[in-house]
Amino acid sequence: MTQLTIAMGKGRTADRAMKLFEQVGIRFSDYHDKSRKLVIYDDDNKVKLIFVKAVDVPTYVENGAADIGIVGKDTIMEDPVDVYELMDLGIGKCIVAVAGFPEKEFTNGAPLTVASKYPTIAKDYFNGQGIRVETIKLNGSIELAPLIGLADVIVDIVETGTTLKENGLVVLEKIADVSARVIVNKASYATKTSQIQQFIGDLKAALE
Ligand SMILES: Nc1ncnc2c1ncn2[C@@H]1O[C@H](COP(=O)(O)OP(=O)(O)OP(=O)(O)O)[C@@H](O)[C@H]1O
Ligand SMILES: O=P(O)(O)OC[C@H]1O[C@H](OP(=O)(O)OP(=O)(O)O)[C@H](O)[C@@H]1O
Repeated sequence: MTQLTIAMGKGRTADRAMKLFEQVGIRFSDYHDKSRKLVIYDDDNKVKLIFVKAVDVPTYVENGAADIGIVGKDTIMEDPVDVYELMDLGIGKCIVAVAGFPEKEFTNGAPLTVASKYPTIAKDYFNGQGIRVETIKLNGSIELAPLIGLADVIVDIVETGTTLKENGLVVLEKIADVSARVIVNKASYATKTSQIQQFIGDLKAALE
């Protein structure tokens, strides 16, 4: 029997994806959200699930260390890899947006300083509008940057909007809608076609 290896983030993605797996009859009795286990198998031993940092999911899939990855569109946009993107799971919904103080104007002469976990998305977006930017890569607490004068604006994920609101910031422009996607290694798709198609088909049916 051919086993599928699936990589996904161990944080927000995991709980939501686990519910979907359950709906299509893939059960991980070993799983509980406080577990520190990085590799688990489903009860029928058909799926090996590996928990990785969300930004690393595409790397595992592109290199064939995982056949399938579940990862946010934001991560794929920031660092595109050579894989098939086969499905939108509709979980982990949020937006990538430019945020800052309400009165911020983008069109003054000096380059705008943008702090972000997503410097490529930020640069592409502003350059596409003919606005010069300098990006500052941060790994968290992005909303702090405008508050302490490190950056004029930020480009970040907004889900409920609570973090922005509690820090006196607002969405200035939406860049993209985000949700979790199923990505597939190209060689795996050729060698494990029926299992992968069945997995995707079951998920699609469950979401209808
Ligand atoms: N409020 C949110 N903040 C961050 N990411 C969100 C939010 N809502 C949905 N997402 C999605 O979840 C993804 C992060 O997934 P997850 O939390 O599983 O990753 P992780 O590697 O465990 O997290 P971390 O990087 O915090 O350790 C993001 O890339 C994004 O697509
Ligand atoms: O709109 P909201 O519902 O408030 O969610 C958005 C916040 O969540 C994420 O941060 P995360 O919790 O991953 O923490 P981080 O600062 O370590 O990136 C994101 O970077 C925003 O700060």
